[in-house]
Amino acid sequence: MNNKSLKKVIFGTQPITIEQVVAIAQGEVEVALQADQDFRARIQRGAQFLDTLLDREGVIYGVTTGYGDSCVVPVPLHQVEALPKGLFTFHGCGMGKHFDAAETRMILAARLQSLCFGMSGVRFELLERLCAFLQHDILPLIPEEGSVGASGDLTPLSYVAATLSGKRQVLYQGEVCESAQVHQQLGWQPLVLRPKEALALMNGTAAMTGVACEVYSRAEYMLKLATRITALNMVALEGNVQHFDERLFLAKPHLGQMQVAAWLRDDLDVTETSADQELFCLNGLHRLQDRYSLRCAPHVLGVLADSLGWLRTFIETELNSANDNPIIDAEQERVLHGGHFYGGHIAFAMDSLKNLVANVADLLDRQLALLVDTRYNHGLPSNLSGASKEVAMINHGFKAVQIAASAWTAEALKNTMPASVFSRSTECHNQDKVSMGTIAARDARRSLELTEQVAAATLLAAKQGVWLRQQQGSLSINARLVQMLDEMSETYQPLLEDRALEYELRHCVEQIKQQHWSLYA
Ligand SMILES: N[C@@H](Cc1ccc(O)cc1)C(=O)O
Repeated sequence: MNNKSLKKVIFGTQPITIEQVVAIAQGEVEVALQADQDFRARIQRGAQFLDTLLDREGVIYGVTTGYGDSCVVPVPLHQVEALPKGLFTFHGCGMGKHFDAAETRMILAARLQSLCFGMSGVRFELLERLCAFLQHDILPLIPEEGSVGASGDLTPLSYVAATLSGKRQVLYQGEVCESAQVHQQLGWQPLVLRPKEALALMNGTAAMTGVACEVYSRAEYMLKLATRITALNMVALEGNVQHFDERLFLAKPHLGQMQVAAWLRDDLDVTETSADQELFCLNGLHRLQDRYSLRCAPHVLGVLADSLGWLRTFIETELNSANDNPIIDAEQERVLHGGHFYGGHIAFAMDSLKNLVANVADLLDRQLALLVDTRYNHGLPSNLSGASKEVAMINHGFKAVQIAASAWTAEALKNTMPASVFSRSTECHNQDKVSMGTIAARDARRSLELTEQVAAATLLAAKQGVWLRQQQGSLSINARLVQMLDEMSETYQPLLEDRALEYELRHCVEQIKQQHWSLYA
C-alpha cells in the first residue's frame, strides 16, 4: 500500500477508504471537513429537526427517554439536557489496556465519517470539534475491553464523548493529560453535548471498524510477503516450480489463487514448458510432488487473496454508514428506530480474517519445519546452521527460532475461535443478541501480530537457506529476489555461529509492520 499519494482526507459526503483511514492513523495526511455550505446545512437540518420534534411531540428515544431497556422510562424536559452527560458517565467503565495512538486516530476517523453521513442529528460544531481532535492529535485514552459490539461500541466510545466534553484523559503531545487541561491550553470551551449527541457518538461501531481497517491493511501486506517467502523457500528447498504452472491454475480458476500462482511464477522465472522439456525438468527434481506447504501455497494463500475483496466491502460499507440509532432523517422529517449499531459484518469479517491469517502462519511454520530438517531440506545443513565442520556440533542454528515459531503459530491458531458465536443476552435482555465484533477485531489484530512474527522467522530462515544453497554452488535466482536479499544483507548477516536472534527478529517484525518491501507492485 502506498499512502504517499494521499495528501488530505476530507470527511463529508464522499466515502473514505481503508487506505485513507490507515494514512490518518500513521499521521501522514491532513484531515478536514467538507467545506461547502450545502454539507453544513444538511448536517444542521438534522439537529434543527430534532429540536422542532422535541417541541412538537415531546417524545424521542434516547432524548426524552432512558437508554436501551430503559426506553420506557420518561425523562422530563428539565432533565433532557443532563441525559447525554449521564450516558457517557455511566459507560466510563472500560478495562484492559488502551488502544494505541494509531488505533485511536482510526476510531475517531470512523466515528467522524459515520456522523458525516448526516443522519445522526448532531450539530456541525460537533463534527468540527471531532475533526479538530484529529487535526491537533488529541487522542482520548480508550480502554479496549467492555464492548459487546452490538449496542455499538458504547463503552469505548464513551471516552470520545467524555473527552469532547472536557472530561477524562487524552494523549496529547506525547503526554497523558486531563482533557479539561488541553481544552484550556488551546483556548477551547469543552462541548456541552446536545440531547442526541452523546448517543450519536457512542451508538455505533467505530472502535471495531477502526481496528478492522488496520488489520485489513496488515493482512493485505501479509498475503504478498507470505508469497515472497514461499518463493524464497522454493529456491532454498529446490522445490518443483511446475506446481505453479499457469495451465494448472486455469483448471481451477479462483482468481486470488491464480494471482498468487502468477506471483510465484514471476519470482521463480517459471515459463511454459513443452512436454519434452517437462520430462527433462522432472529428471532434475528431488521429488515429483513437493509437500503441501510448498505445492499448495497458492491454495492456502489464495483463500486470503480471494477474501480481500469482500472483506474490504464489509469494512468500507460499515465505515461509510450511519451506524447509529435512532436514525434522524431530516429531509423526510422522520425518526427511524432500528439496530444500525449492530457490528455483525465487522464481527464476521474479523472472525474470518483471523482464521485466514492464522492459516498463513501455519503455512509458513510448515515451510520452516522443512527448512531446518535434514530429512526434508534436500541437502541443507541441520537447522540451517552455517557453522564450519570443526564447530558444527556445538551450533544449533535456527533450532530455537523454529521452536518459537511453532509457539507463535499455535497461539495464532488458538486465537481463531470465532467471537461472534459467543453472543450473550445482556442489558436486561434488551441486547439479547450482540455481535462481539470488537473482540473479533482485537483477536484478528493479535493473530496478525503472531503471524508477522512467524513471517519474520521464516523470512530470515529462507534468506539463510538461499545463502547456504549459494555456498554449495552456482544458483540462478530471479533479479527481484536477489535485490531483496541483497538489501536485507545490509541488516541481517548470515548465521555462521550461533547468536541470539531476538533483536534481528524484532527489527524484521518492525519492517513488516512498516510494509518496508514493496512487493508485486
Ligand atoms: N444502543 C441502544 C441504546 C443504549 C445506549 C446505552 C445503553 O447503556 C444501552 C443501550 C439503542 O439504540 O437501542
